Amino acid sequence: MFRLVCVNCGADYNQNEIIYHCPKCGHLLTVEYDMDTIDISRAEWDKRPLRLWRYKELLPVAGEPVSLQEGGTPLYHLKTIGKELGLKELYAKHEGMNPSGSFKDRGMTVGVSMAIQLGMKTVACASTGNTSASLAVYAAKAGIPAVVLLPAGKVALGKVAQALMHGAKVIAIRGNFDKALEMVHDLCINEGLYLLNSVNPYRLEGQKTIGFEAVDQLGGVPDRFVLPVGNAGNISAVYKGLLELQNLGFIDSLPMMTGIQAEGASPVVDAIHNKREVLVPEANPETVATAIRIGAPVNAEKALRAIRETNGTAIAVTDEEILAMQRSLARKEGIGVEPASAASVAGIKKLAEEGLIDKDERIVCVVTGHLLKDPEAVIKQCEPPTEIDANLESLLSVLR
Ligand SMILES: Cc1ncc(COP(=O)(O)O)c(C=O)c1O
Ligand SMILES: N[C@@H](CCOP(=O)(O)O)C(=O)O
Repeated sequence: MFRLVCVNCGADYNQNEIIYHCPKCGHLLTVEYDMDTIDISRAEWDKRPLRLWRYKELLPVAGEPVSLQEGGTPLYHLKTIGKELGLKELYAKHEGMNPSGSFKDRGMTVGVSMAIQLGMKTVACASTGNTSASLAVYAAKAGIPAVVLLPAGKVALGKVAQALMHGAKVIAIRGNFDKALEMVHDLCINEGLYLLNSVNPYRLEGQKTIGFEAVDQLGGVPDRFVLPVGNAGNISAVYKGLLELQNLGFIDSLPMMTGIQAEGASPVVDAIHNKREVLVPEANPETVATAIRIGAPVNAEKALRAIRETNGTAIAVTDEEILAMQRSLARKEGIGVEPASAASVAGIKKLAEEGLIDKDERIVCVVTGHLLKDPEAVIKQCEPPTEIDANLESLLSVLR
């Protein structure tokens, strides 16, 4: 049993209401379960395959979900990078290994399943790329139309390709992501489409399972959980999930939630460092990590709470630091991620080098999307292939 509850005034609403904000005060909603009715043990979960739907008792979907086997992503020990930084227990949870190549699939398997359960006919989102790719995939699986709004010219090629190929109606607006989100929100409210950005409380329910899996894979709670922050839904979701595990008595501590933003789009970092209650939006966000090129994160209230309540922190990294870490992950660990994803590990590098974290901490960095999402960012950083005549002599001459 669960209800929708306002994170600000605590007003509660029936689970079947199609609302994204509290009608009384306008703040975001969250899904609150009656923990006394949750009938599950850790031993029972452990018997099931490591996949998102292993945790179905803490998810809102009643029937058969719209699923492509999301979750169960690898948790890699970053031995080489960890050694360089003096961190023995540095891990990366590779969310790029989900069906569409990003963590958004966790949100969409739940969000699109809820759309069907609630009788919605069309789903929609604004996106810096991954949300649209994932929505297109899950809408295709469900057999319903999807409408996606993108900031024109600012979305990585692989993501646009996915949204187009999976059959979404793709619209590029002359404006940034924040404007696109405002527009799609109005569209959904006025025309009855189902909004599947992270203002949708059900979508975030799926994303909280990143934390569940990491705890299960490590056999305990990490000291620190590090995530790249854009619209700030993911860090909020992971924190919410871990709180639920604590309420159930499955874990007895919480990790320090740590958010990493790009310097050109870092309003959450600004709010943490300047102890602001309300975030000051960045009017013209800019970064090579287009996935987190967001100036007005809609989940800021939830994210600030997650960071503050766990004694976590937030830090900004430069585009150069992001790209350097993307290369390090690829070349020293064999892990291919898109630029925004490398931000989490680049942030930990900075915190370690500046002496701001304890080197004995057990740290999980979420790397959020696959390398192939943004081929242009890769090609720009690498030497082109060496072209030679098709004979052994030419081959040997370039290898010598
Ligand atoms: C690859 C990638 N990493 C990180 C993020 C940031 O996640 P959130 O918006 O939940 O903060 C996004 C999307 O926003 C993304 O697509
Ligand atoms: N990076 C996101 C931005 C939208 O965030 P959302 O979590 O609100 O959908 C994307 O991939 O579009």
